[in-house]
Amino acid sequence: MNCLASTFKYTLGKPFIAKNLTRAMASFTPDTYKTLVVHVPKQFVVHVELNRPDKLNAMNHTMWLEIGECFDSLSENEECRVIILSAAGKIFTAGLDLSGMLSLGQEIAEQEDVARKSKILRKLITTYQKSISSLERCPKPVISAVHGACIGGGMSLITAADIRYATKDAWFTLKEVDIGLTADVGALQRLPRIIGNQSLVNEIAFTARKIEAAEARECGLVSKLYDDKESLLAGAIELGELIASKSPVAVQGTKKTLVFSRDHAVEEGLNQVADYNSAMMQGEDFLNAAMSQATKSPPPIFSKL
Ligand SMILES: CCC/C=C/C=C/C(=O)SCCNC(=O)CCNC(=O)[C@H](O)C(C)(C)COP(=O)(O)OP(=O)(O)OC[C@H]1O[C@@H](n2cnc3c(N)ncnc32)[C@H](O)[C@@H]1OP(=O)(O)O
Repeated sequence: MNCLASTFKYTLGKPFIAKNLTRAMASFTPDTYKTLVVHVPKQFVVHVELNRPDKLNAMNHTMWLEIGECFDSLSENEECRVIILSAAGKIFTAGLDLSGMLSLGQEIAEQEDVARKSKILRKLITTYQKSISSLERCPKPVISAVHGACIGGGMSLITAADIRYATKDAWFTLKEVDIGLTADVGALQRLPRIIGNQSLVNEIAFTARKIEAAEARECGLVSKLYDDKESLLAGAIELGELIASKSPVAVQGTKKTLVFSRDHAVEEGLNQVADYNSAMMQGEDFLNAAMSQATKSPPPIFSKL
C-alpha cells in the first residue's frame, strides 16, 4: 500500500479532502525513507511509522539517521502541525539493532589505537543522540503511540516525545544493562523528569525489568491506555486533530516554553516566554483567536506557519 492509499485506512471522521491531502503529501513519496513511512491522516496531522516489521522495528543505522532527517524536515514543513509516532507490525520497537553492532565491532577492530576507536564511537553516539533529540527540537508536538513492546532505544525515543499513549498490552524496558551498555541516547536524562520518581527510574534502569502498561500509566510514563492498536491510533489522531486546530504560533510557542522551562530556572523560563510573546502577541493568531473568544464566535482558521 503506498502512502496516499494508506491514508484512507483511517475511519475516524471524514477523510480530509483529496486535493489538500495530495499537496500535503507532496514532500513524502513512498520511498522517501527506507525504514519509515509517512502518512497524512488529517490536515496538518502527520503520522510517522517505524517500518521494519520483520525485524520488530529494531533500530538500525539507517533508521537512526532517518528519524533525525524526518523530524528535522517536519520541523520546517508548514503542512505539519502535529506528529504521531507509531510502528508497524507486532511491536513498537525491539530497540538497537544488535546485528548492526557486529559490523560496528569489525570497524572498531580495524583501528589499533584507543583514541581513534573512541573517536568513531563518540561520533556514532552523538549522531544517535541528535536523532532522538530531533523529536524534542521539533517545535510541533509529538504524540507517541506504543503497542506491543518498547525496548531500549525505543524508551529514549518515546521519552523525547511530548505525549505518550499506549495499548493495554504494551510493555516497556530500559534494556541496556542486559546488553552491557549504559543507556546513552536520552532515556536516563529524560525519564526522571517525566515520571518524577528517581527511585523507580533507578530501579528499572539497574534491572531492565519489564514495566507493564498499567504501571506505565500509574507512574506517568504514559498518559492514556487503549484496548488495541486501532483505537490507540484513532485516539492519537483525534488528539492530533484537536491540537492542529489551534493556533500554530501558540502551540509551537507552548512546546518551546515547556521544554525550555523544564531545563531552566523559573526566572529564565519567564524571560524566555516574555521574549516570545512580546513578538507573537502582535500577530494575527492572538488578535483573531482572542476576538473570537471574546465575542463567542467560532474559532478562526489559522494561517500556515
Ligand atoms: C550507540 C547506541 C545507542 C543505542 C542504544 C540502544 C540500546 C538498546 O536498545 S538495548 C536493547 C536491545 N534489544 C534487545 O535486547 C531486544 C532483543 N530482542 C528480543 O529480546 C526479542 O526479539 C523480543 C522479546 C523483542 C521478541 O521476541 P520474539 O520471539 O517475538 O521475536 P524474535 O523471533 O526474537 O524476533 C523476530 C525477528 O526480529 C529480529 N530482532 C528482534 N530484536 C532485534 C534486535 N534488537 N536487533 C536485530 N534484530 C532483532 C530477530 O532476529 C528476528 O529476525 P529473524 O531471525 O530474521 O526472523
